[in-house]
Amino acid sequence: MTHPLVAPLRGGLIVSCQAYPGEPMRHPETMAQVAAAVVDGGAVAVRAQGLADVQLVAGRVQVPVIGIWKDGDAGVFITPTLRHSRAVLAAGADILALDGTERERPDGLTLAETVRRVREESDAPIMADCDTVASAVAAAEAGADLIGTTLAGYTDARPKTDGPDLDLLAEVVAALPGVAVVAEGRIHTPAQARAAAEAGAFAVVVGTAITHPSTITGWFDRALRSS
Ligand SMILES: CC(=O)N[C@H](C=O)[C@@H](O)[C@H](O)[C@H](O)COP(=O)(O)O
Repeated sequence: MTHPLVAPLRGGLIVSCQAYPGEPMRHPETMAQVAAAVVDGGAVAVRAQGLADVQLVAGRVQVPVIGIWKDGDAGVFITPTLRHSRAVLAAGADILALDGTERERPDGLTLAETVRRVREESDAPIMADCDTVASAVAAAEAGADLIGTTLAGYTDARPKTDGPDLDLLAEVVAALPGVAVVAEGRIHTPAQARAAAEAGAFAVVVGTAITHPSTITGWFDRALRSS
């Protein structure tokens, strides 16, 4: 059965509100304002990174907050361990998102063990950020409530497509009937979001194209300069 916090997200837009280390918008208050703005625009949930952001965003918006804690930027870095998972939930995340790949995790636990241990302490839904069909199937078997294509193209398993990896999305949807498969990663236009929904995504996550002005500005700048 779909978790009661997850069911209302069906067909909706989830917006990831993140700024990266050293960037001008890297401040929890800024991200909380961005989160409130995207909820005004229709986001059914927001995704926030880091304990301070998760805490402030969760206090600011009425929609569910998908919390992650990125530790580093290589290997397994999205909520990589049980300790990070516990901290994200303690910070107030409604939904815990974590690395859902089959790579070895820094604390030596498997994804299934991590999910089992989190479940002993929390009823929060869990989103697994996957990179392949195999990792998606394993994450669903481990009991994840949401399966994201978040890490497609960010591990060695698949090439990084220019836009969203709709082929992987369609394969995961076919492999996991009835499971909430979330399209995430490099969705840059409303048409791509629509295509992801039509490929069977339960919900669609957009980050950069809505909440990362430096990147968006670069797109326009390059278009003006290219001959
Ligand atoms: C690979 C990785 O670290 N992905 C992160 C996961 O939280 C974020 O940096 C992305 O912005 C997010 O997944 C949304 O994707 P996009 O910004 O492409 O719409």
